[in-house]
Amino acid sequence: MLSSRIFSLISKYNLKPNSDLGQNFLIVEDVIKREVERAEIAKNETVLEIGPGLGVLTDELSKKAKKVYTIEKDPRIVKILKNEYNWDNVEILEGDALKIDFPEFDRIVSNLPYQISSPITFKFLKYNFKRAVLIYQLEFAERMIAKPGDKNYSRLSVMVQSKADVELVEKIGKGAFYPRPKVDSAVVILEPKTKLEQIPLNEDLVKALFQHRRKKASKALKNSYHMLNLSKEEFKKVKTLFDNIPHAQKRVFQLGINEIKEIEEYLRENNLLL
Ligand SMILES: C[S@@+](CC[C@H](N)C(=O)[O-])C[C@H]1O[C@@H](n2cnc3c(N)ncnc32)[C@H](O)[C@@H]1O
Repeated sequence: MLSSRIFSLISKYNLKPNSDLGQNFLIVEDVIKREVERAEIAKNETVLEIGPGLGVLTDELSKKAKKVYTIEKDPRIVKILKNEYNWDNVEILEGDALKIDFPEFDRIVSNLPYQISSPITFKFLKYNFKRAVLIYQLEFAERMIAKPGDKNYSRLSVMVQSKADVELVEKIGKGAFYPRPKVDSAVVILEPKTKLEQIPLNEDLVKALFQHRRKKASKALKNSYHMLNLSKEEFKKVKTLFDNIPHAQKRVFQLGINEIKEIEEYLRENNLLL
């Protein structure tokens, strides 16, 4: 059984899981199998994994892919993996996944360390790949997939969905991990949109709007003019222009991605945004 294998490795190496590194290991075989199946890995493809932990997901990936790159920050874990497995198509890269340049890959499959969910997701989206199957904290996954008007609709929803299609495909209870985390988790499939489908948004603008997500769009921007790099004097001169932005009367949490883009274009036309 998978759980007994994890427990025996932990005791063999006297490993104290480091919660600062999000070390909650998957102990349910079916969850791992489903995650790998959902990735739809072809025999000639390369897979990237962040945080192999005790190698159980990595092991399944190595059976499906031509090559697996797995990035692990904890040197204790790297040592255990090198001792326990004899993979010939897995390359373990030791270091911080936020700092290492990724090699080329087709797919990403990972049970992510939750502390780095946001920056690692945006880092993924800078690369060209087909599909990612990722386990996140449930609350984070719900924010990623939220639609305009939803209570979880946020800057994260807008920024991710402007670049990728996202789907929450399975919720996972705390009992699927050891040590048991405090929060539930979820499996998310993320597929980058084509260049033509993507809607590149000005990040400062999205930040400025969502600083006041329940306010009307015009009011939200007036309140965060400094985030658009306007000085107080400049803002005073152009203040009334904000009353005429497209969708001025809508609340920020109701704005769709295209509507935000229209606001961005209006601000550019009026030299209020670079
Ligand atoms: C949630 S565990 C997943 C372990 C394993 N894949 C599993 O499913 O059981 C997260 C793993 O990511 C590693 N990790 C944490 N922060 C990291 C970072 N910045 N870069 C690379 N690995 C990291 C942890 O040491 C841990 O092994």
